[in-house]
Amino acid sequence: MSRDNSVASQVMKEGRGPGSFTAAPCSATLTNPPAQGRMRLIIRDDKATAAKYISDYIISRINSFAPTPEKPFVLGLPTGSSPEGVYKNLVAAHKNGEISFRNVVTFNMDEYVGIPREHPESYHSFMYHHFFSHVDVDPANINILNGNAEDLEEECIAYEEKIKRAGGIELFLGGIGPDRCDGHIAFNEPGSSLRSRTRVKTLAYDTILANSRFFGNDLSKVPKMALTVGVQTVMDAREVVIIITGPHKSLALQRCLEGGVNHMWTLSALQLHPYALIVVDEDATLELQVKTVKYFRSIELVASSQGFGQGLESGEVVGRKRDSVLERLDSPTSPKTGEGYLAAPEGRPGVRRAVTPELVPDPMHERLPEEGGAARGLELEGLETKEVPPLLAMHERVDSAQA
Ligand SMILES: N[C@@H]1[C@@H](O)[C@H](O)[C@@H](COP(=O)(O)O)O[C@@H]1O
Repeated sequence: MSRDNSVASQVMKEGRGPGSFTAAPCSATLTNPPAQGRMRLIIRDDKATAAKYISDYIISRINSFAPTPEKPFVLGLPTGSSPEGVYKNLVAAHKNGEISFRNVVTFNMDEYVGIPREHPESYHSFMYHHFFSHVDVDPANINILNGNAEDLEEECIAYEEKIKRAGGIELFLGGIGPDRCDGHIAFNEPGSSLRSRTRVKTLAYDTILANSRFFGNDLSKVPKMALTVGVQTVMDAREVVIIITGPHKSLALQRCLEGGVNHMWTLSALQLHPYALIVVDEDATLELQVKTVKYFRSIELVASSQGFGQGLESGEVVGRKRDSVLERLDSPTSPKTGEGYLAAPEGRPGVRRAVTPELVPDPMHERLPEEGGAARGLELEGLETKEVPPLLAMHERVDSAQA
């Protein structure tokens, strides 16, 4: 099926989408795959392809949402080195006419307290420099916490209310900070309540130390406090998309994905979110178990081969009916034609990968030696088999000892 015949293209042609834009490279088509309800992990080769996946995804989400002034798309945004590539791609796509931010309302995650917003290291400056100045977002729709507000607590309360009034955040993009690689989200450092909301936060000494490189290595100039959305503020978003790249973040990814939900790794709260998408590069997977990587890869592979994406990038938004509608990709291949390889559908980021072999290990009893010392054809040479006495209950052991 060619892209032009896709349902996404039809949606565009019928005027249900933003007709003046070209479909985003990974824009989706619709069908009826199952609802989501689990973490998705997307692994790409490097930082650039991970950023590309996310920018394509955001473009697709906004375009299929078809925002209007009455029904804007509410986007949560981070600063940081990892999202820089995402912003670069979004700006380029905007310049190519693939996406408009005119009806997008943004809420940034955090901001330092006490530095002027014009300061080159303020998050205001970062956002205008990397994104806002290059796209058609309405300045009235940009929301960034004011770290110079007279009443900081009031500023935080008002921010939460503004998010609520905007209808809640549709998609919150985030990174995890590089500092100590503790898997924190926004400025919710270890020990932050997983129920926390927008608030004033005293920064950990290590964070201040790490940030000093941006302030001429002069500790006295580094902000000691910040305003930040809370973990719960992020969790309240309809969807959370996180970018994690580089080997230095691999332990944090491992803890957040394979460990339990824990306030020392605040991103781990995402395990409780029904629409969490983490996009990583190969390096960030270094600490993950091989079976975890295989599992998530196989899910992406199978979904693609069946013509389904895994995200919310398409679907009926109005009336919040999206759960029952996901994308059908214009996959040029099917499992039947793939001959051992399932190619990523046209226009969708990805590489050709070998079909993931069986992931589920054989049941334990099948791997245990059978009578006579053979374990599924493997002789346990040189090992003597011993009679193992039957296990006795405690009272039986006491009785036999006394006898
Ligand atoms: N407080 C900021 C976050 O708002 C930001 O999202 C993160 C990004 O870190 P990186 O640049 O490593 O992606 O850094 C810090 O933690």
